[in-house]
Amino acid sequence: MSLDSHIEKVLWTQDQTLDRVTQLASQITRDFKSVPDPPLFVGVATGALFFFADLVRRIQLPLSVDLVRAQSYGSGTLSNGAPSISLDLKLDVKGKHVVLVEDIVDTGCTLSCLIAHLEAKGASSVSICAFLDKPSRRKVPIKLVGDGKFYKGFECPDYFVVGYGMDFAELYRNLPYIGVLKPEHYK
Ligand SMILES: O=P(O)(O)OC[C@H]1O[C@H](OP(=O)(O)OP(=O)(O)O)[C@H](O)[C@@H]1O
Ligand code: HPA
Repeated sequence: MSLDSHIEKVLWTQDQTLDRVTQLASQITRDFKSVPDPPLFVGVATGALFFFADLVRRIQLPLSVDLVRAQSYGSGTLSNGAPSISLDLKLDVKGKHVVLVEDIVDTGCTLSCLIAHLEAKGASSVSICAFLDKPSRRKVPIKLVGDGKFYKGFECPDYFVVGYGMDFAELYRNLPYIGVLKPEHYK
C-alpha cells in the first residue's frame, strides 16, 4: 500500500510548504541582518529536522546550527507529561541570539521547557520559528526571551497532522507534504 493512500486530507502541499519556508527565511534574513553577532539556530529533534534543514539553507546570513531534543510525546497522539531534555546543545548559548526551530507548537509544553533551558544558560534572546502553530490546544503560554520574535508558517486546525517531519507512532515523517491520516491508521 502506498504512503499517499494512508492520507485522508492534505492540509499543505509540498509546494505550499516550501514556498512558506522561503518566505520565513526571507523575513528572518531581514530581521537579523543588522544584528552584529551571528545568530544560533537550534533545531528541535526529531520532528523539526526537515523544516530546520530547509529553513537555514535559505537564510542569507552567517549563522551557527545546533540541535536539542525534549521528549514529551508517547508513541501516539497523546502527550506523556512534562517534557525533559534528552539531548542537550553542543554549543555555548551564553550571550547568543538563539532561534529555536520547531515543526509544531501544540500545548506549548515542549517549547516552554526549551525556552526556560536556553534562558537559564544565558541566551540574550530566544526567538521561535515554528512551521505550524495549533493555538486551540495551548496549555502553556509561549514566553519569549529578550527581544525574541515568534515566526510561524501556518496556523494549524485541531487535527493530529503528519508529514514534513511530523510523525504518528514514528511513521510518516518522510511524507513531503502535511496531512491528516485516515482514521484506521491512527491505531
Ligand atoms: O507543544 P507540545 O504539545 O509540547 O507539542 C509539540 C512537540 O511535540 C512534537 O515532538 P515529540 O515530543 O512528539 O517528538 P518528535 O519531535 O521526536 O516527534 C513536536 O515535534 C514538538 O516538539
Ligand atoms: O499534530 C501533531 N502531529 C505530530 N506531532 C505532534 N506533536 C504535537 N502535535 C502534533
